[in-house]
Amino acid sequence: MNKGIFFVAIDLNRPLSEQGPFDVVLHKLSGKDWCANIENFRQKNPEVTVLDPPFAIEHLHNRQSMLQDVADLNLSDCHGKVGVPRQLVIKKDPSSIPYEVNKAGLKLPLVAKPLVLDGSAKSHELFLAYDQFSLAELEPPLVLQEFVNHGGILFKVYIVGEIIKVVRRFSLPNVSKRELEKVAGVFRFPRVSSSAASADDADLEPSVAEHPPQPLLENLARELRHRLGLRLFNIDMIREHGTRDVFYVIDINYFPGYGKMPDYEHIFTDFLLSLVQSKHKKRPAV
Ligand SMILES: Nc1ncnc2c1ncn2[C@@H]1O[C@H](COP(=O)(O)OP(=O)(O)OP(=O)(O)O)[C@@H](O)[C@H]1O
Ligand SMILES: O=P(O)(O)O[C@H]1[C@H](O)[C@@H](O)[C@H](OP(=O)(O)O)[C@@H](OP(=O)(O)O)[C@H]1O
Ligand SMILES: [Mg+2]
Ligand SMILES: [Mg+2]
Repeated sequence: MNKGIFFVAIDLNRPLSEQGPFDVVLHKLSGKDWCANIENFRQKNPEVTVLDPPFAIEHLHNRQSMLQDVADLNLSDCHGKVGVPRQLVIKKDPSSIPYEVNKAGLKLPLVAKPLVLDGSAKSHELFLAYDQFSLAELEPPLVLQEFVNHGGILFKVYIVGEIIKVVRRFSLPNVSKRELEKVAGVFRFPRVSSSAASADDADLEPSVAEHPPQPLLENLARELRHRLGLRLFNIDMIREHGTRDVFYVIDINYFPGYGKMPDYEHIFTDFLLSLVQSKHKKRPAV
């Protein structure tokens, strides 16, 4: 159905203010020049909705700042708990890692993730570390995050404005105590929970497969929308194995591939229309 929306590609070689007119600007770029271009445009065109502000997107380009808002939340109402795994940032010296891990009291195994996300494949190169000494082989800057057993299933929670859609993906299997005692080393692992790893139709144990409670997701999404100042993102969530309602957020992605979200055409176009309609409502009648 034609909803009267026209998508016009932005020409990056020309100032934004010379293009358009636009009702909404959608983007997933970063960098100084682009930020300056967008900021300049926002100031001159306050009536145009820019999704989303570059400084707010920037917050998700660092795996430490990305999870800070979740850590600050206190969502432990009757619908469950949401936290972030304990983690440590290693900025420089890899030889100090075993000592730092010990000092911080982090429990093995650990997931090692590049600190900065720049859209490159390398910033998604992750390692699972079974002992603290092998961690000295890794290249900082890194985040070392406690691995949380979650029955091999991850929930991708897509947010589009006020809409929430959850899909299930296969993830890393649990690591047993026995395996931890037997194995040493750091192992690179591939992108385990990409869209090819959908577990929506898999025959799973209900205690692992059950989606996080809707009221919990609504609270989490509302809080994060406000605190992050973003309207288009997804959250990777896992349920601690053996619990019903203890959840961890392990990753937040800005403007993920919405094509992989069920009903995305309707949800996305309705969202764009609602932005324009709410603007017209706010405008005083003449
Ligand atoms: N703390 C953790 N405990 C258990 N599993 C984890 C943890 N951190 C990451 N994983 C697993 O590793 C995968 C990739 O981690 P993460 O989502 O942080 O990386 P990413 O490169 O940002 O992924 P994306 O492609 O979603 O952007 C997760 O989907 C999950 O399967
Ligand atoms: O482009 P960067 O900033 O690296 O972000 C990626 C996310 O990290 C991934 O989660 C998205 O893939 P999935 O939607 O399959 O999880 C992935 O979706 P895409 O492959 O559709 O672009 C990206 O959004
Ligand atoms: Mg992820
Ligand atoms: Mg990510």
